[in-house]
Amino acid sequence: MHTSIHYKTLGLPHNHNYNHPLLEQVGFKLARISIQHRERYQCLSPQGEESAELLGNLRFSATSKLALPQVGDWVIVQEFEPGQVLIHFVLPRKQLLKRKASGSLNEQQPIAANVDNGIIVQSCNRDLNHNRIERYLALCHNAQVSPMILLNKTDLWETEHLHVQLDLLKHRFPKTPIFALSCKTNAGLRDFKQHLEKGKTYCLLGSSGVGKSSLTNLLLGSKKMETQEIGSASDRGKHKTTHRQLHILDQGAILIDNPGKRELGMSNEIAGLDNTFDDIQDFAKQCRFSNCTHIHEVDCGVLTALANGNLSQERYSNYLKLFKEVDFYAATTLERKRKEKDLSRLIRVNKRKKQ
Ligand SMILES: Nc1nc2c(ncn2[C@@H]2O[C@H](COP(=O)(O)OP(=O)(O)OP(=O)(O)O)[C@@H](O)[C@H]2O)c(=O)[nH]1
Ligand SMILES: [Zn+2]
Repeated sequence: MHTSIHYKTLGLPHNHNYNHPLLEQVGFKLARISIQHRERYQCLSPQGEESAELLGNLRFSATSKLALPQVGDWVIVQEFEPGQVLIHFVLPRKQLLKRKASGSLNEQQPIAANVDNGIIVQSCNRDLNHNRIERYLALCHNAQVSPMILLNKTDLWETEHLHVQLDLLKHRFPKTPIFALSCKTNAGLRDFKQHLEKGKTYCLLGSSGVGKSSLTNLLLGSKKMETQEIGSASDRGKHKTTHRQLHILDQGAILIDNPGKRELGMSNEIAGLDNTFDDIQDFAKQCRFSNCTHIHEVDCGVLTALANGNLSQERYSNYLKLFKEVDFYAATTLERKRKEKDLSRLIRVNKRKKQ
């Protein structure tokens, strides 16, 4: 149980205007959602962590998922049993980080509410992908959340290579703060921590495997033990959450962990595809354009390999097919139409070539 949580510690802005009439009634209070399961929530208030349920009314009147409480939301709750509260009202959000839901064209999937900064975590391997970072930046900018880029696993690269890559990142994203660290050696960790401000809410973003859980554990510091003990029976002492969680860090910043495979839909699968088709990734290093789609660009390393027989037509088609499926969800309707046109043109051209 947390003993000394104040609203300020939970990130409540001192100039908030949450003056709801319900708050004047006995048994009602403000709380912040820290965990969301399907129908059940956990929330934090000066009374500590309590489990919360949604008032039926609120559930039925919600017109979309976005209207339901999300991790990071401020809500008005009513105490009905020790450690148990009912959520009556979701207070207006400062921001809501969201992405396009995979499998649906226009549906939005919420990520977290009232986030000040998005931490875009990438790792040092050849999947480091500027275009993917750009998508996360767009996601942050759409929600008016300030982004920062965090390059993890710096231990995997030679210093010289790391500096070259960092320079490239700085060149491409001159307005975004960029940090580099290793969760393995802790190099760079202290500097990064110093930039996390007390009372501000940060949300981790990034594909599966870039080290978000490792980072969360390091940042949790003394609280890490607590997490590990709870998890030790089921997952061998490794903190491995499967749901989003809001944590209060030792130095006072608030961190929303964002684990799970599909949190950002396509990006995880792109990482997977990059690994599956690493020969194609190698050819792609010769492409003139860093955002080459390997479909119609001049000086494309992949198309060159295809032309001179180093890459089979079958493997190439398969790559495009899978990539198309993945990218389908990422693209806007317009973008998608353009891509489909490109693809069908490509298929026609290739058919003609074969005849
Ligand atoms: N070499 C090296 N490995 C790391 C570093 N940070 C994390 N890893 C490893 O990378 C793997 C993935 O780390 P996680 O922290 O589980 O990654 P994640 O982003 O939380 O992944 P999901 O939980 O699937 O979203 C683990 O095997 C970690 O031990 C690092 O700085 N250097
Ligand atoms: Zn190419």
